[in-house]
Amino acid sequence: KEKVEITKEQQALVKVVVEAYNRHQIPQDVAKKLLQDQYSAEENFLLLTEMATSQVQVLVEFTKNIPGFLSLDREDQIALLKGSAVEAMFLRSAQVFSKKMPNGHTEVLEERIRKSGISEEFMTPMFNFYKSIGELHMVEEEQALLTTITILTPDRPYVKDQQAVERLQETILDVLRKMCVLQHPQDPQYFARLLGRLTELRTLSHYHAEMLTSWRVNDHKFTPLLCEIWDVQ
Ligand SMILES: Cc1cc(OCc2c(-c3c(Cl)cncc3Cl)noc2C(C)C)ccc1-c1ccc2c(C(=O)O)cn(C)c2c1
Repeated sequence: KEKVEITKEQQALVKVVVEAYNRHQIPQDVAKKLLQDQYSAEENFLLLTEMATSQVQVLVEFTKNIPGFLSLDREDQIALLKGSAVEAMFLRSAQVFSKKMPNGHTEVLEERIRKSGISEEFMTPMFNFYKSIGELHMVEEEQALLTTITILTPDRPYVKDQQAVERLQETILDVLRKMCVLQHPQDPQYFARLLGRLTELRTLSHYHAEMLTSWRVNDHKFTPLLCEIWDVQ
């Protein structure tokens, strides 16, 4: 049985990533709006759009703190952000659901998502994903590292130097694998299950492209930042 241990530099790497992950959060006044405004489909869509926009800003700031990210080719940095934004946001919103936000927020958020013009066919996979993330009971290190691994996916569209991204991603995968072995000794499959969620995320991001189209068909407007990151209108 090989002795698994996390090296000093791996510990430093995790510390940087987790601190950045916790530092960059949706501002409370945006999150609190969930409870205030009324419940029309339009109002829900506007609120969710505001949260998504705020979440993208949070994501961009977080990504800058990923060790090595800013040394990547500039255009590759943009390609990674555009290619991973939806998946990172599904991961974040799933974690928000599973960490049970302050009393009642989760139900309110679910209610608003269910009544925001998203068709039923996307609702089921989305809430199944939320449930499957919740069942993992990830600690914050695992959440932060899994989000980082999603962002550092080498085969996003238009990434030129995939090897450089792969090297960064492997560094994070290695320390996450060790942490899973140390954190969940009774469940040797835990690391594999975490990575399995990333496959589910890719399916969700395909559904998301269709969600965007159906919103646009119904003349829903997005913010300039979302249009840019999601290549819409
Ligand atoms: C919960 C949600 C939804 C969201 O996007 C909302 C959307 C989505 C969509 C959908 Cl519904 C579900 N998952 C991912 C996508 Cl990206 N697709 O389009 C839209 C908008 C443009 C209508 C963006 C962000 C949050 C979010 C994230 C973090 C927190 C948070 C914390 O960190 O403490 C507290 N609160 C209240 C949060 C809310």
